Amino acid sequence: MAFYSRVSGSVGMITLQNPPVNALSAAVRQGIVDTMHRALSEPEVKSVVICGQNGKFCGGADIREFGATMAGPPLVPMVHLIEAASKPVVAAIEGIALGGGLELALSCHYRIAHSKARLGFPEVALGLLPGAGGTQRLPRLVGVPAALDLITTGRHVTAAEARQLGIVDEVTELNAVDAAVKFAQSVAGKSLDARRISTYPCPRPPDLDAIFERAMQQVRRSSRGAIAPGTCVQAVHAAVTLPYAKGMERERELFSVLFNSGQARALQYYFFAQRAVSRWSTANGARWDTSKPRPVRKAAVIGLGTMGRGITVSLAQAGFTVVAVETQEKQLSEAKQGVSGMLERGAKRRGVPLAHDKIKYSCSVQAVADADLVIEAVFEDMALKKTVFQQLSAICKPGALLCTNTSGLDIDELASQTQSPELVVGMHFFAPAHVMQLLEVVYGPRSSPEAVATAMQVGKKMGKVSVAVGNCRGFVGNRMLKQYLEQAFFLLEEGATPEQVDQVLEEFGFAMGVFKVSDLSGLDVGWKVRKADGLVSPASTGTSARIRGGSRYSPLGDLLCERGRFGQKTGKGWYQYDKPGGRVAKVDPWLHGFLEDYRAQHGLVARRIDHQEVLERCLYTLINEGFQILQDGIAAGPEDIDVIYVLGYGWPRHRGGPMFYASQVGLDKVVERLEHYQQIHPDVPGLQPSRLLRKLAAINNPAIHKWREVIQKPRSQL
Ligand SMILES: CCCCCC/C=C/CC(=O)SCCNC(=O)CCNC(=O)[C@H](O)C(C)(C)COP(=O)(O)OP(=O)(O)OC[C@H]1O[C@@H](n2cnc3c(N)ncnc32)[C@H](O)[C@@H]1OP(=O)(O)O
Repeated sequence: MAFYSRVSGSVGMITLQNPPVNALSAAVRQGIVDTMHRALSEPEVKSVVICGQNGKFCGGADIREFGATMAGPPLVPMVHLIEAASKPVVAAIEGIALGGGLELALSCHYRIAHSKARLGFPEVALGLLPGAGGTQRLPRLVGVPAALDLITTGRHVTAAEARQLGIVDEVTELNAVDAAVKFAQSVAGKSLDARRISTYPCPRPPDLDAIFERAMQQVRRSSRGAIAPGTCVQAVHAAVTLPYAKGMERERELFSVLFNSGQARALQYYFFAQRAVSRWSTANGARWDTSKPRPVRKAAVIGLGTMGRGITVSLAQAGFTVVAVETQEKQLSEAKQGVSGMLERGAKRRGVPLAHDKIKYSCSVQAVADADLVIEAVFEDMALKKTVFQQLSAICKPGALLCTNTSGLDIDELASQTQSPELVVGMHFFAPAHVMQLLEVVYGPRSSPEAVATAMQVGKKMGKVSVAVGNCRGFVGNRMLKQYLEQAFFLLEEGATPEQVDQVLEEFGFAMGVFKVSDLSGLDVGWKVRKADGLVSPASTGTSARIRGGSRYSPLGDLLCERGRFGQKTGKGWYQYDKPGGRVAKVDPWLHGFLEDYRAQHGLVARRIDHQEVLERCLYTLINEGFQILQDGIAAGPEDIDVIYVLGYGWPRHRGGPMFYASQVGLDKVVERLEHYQQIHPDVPGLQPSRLLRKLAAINNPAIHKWREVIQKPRSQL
């Protein structure tokens, strides 16, 4: 709702009240319309201030209402009512003015912002455009290039930048509402002719066409199939080419296209999913709201390879005191240099303070003795990690949390090396660890709720989105990835090429196809894991070369590794590069010949594989494993999986994540296609639809937010 009061006799004050961010729900919009009419009708009131309760102006349209039938007064007539008012209206912007909140502010005649406020049009991240005149007013106020930048990127600006751009009239360090009241008194009775932004002509820079062309190219490059950024450009174009009223019509048309697109639904689902994962729960009943994190001031990192360095940087930048340990002098000194460079680049790029003094380096594991939390990031080798955990258990102070950055090894086996297995959890960071936002917090059967809560909180302080997952081979992300990779290998055996598979996946929206990613991360990484699992056998011919444990196996990756083709680092992998460390993947005729020889050797006849088969086999097996993970209680809900895939594996955000995507395709269709491929490939267990997937498909494909009700029933019912 919106609350009306009178201040200093002549100022009508409208306060938005809808915690936590004063979103423009139907009740708030109704409140604004009613109180505006009241303020305009009271003769004693000479000017009006609009502000938000609890130091937040407004977080925009209420996203939760988007799925429901529209009720209450629409936003557009509401902002027109404010702009057309005969008394000056001043927006007092504290905290945030985002989306519809900024549109509300732009309809006011003046804007006063607190210095800490942030303003922006983040609609593009929800698959939308500013649909209450934002695309028509902002270019009129700040010019086309700045409007295109803000609307197509969705970035928030500080009050200072907003002042510079001309979005706000004044910035105050003091109370913005008090300042707005004073300001409102000072402008009472003044003409408003020059204050209604919709009446401004839209500036037309001479290189207008080039500006729009560049903006379109930019969004095409970065949007990977998302339609909102390009549509935002079209809407701003209308502000320049059409009179205001016609521009508003065009904005409405374009908004409606986006609003009704599957992409907007996916992005809005993802918005809430990213917030839902912080309300974690574990299979044995621990929960975010009943588990208290331990205080962590001093953290330690053991092993300063690529991952350890990234984790050290991320911890230091988050304000933790860090002890960084690497046992060899030479490696320690290289790591020190590497970390310093990363900190300097971070400070330059993001304007964060240099954090060198937060880090102490040591060659001795003893140096971690007084840390509150230790993250082991040594080589991915169970025997080595076990030794480290035995040492840590002996050295660390009582109560210290012992974490491993393993990407898939058994947390419980490591916990069993310590005297306090309840204090052991996985903190699986993604490379580069100081950049990637995702953290899988892996709890074992003995991890205490307190340990999980502590790791989740440390991750949050590091700026990560932390997702709690159970302990199993590969956890959530890598366990699902295994199925996806396996299908990609099988497709090569059957006649596809790496570039064909990658193209299909990139057209779907992945930043990089599976083979390019494999070249980037190094083929040797998976090879080592497969060797440790006893999968890499010397048999190179005959059917047995392609069967392990009774199931189909492709040794293609192993064969490339045996030839020293580890990907980008060696200049050759699934593609070729101009030099070791080269980044630009080029089709490799050698690889095509190699695949032909391989097929001939194994009696495989290449066939034409179409786009649909590549997509379905790669994605549906990955999704199927996701259902198996839900069924096993490794992830608490589909949101956890979707956030992991978007933030850690380049799944296109505008498709919501693999589980959301499956819900949109239709679970019955996913089951039907898996069964189809399973008939053709009965030796591939990943194509067998999971029980949970079948069950959800059979009960009529319930909406994704209803899945938890089915999952949470006792497992015997699945
Ligand atoms: C048919 C309709 C026609 C409409 C035409 C006009 C169209 C206008 C389009 C819009 O205005 S779309 C909305 C634009 N606004 C945003 O995208 C803002 C989204 N919110 C944020 O970015 C952040 O939440 C924040 C406001 C910066 C605050 O961040 P903070 O980290 O402090 O808190 P959170 O955990 O993110 O949020 C707290 C809580 O609030 C919920 N919430 C936030 N914004 C909205 C919103 N706009 N509508 C509904 N709910 C919102 C958020 O979901 C959290 O609650 P939860 O229970 O934890 O999920």
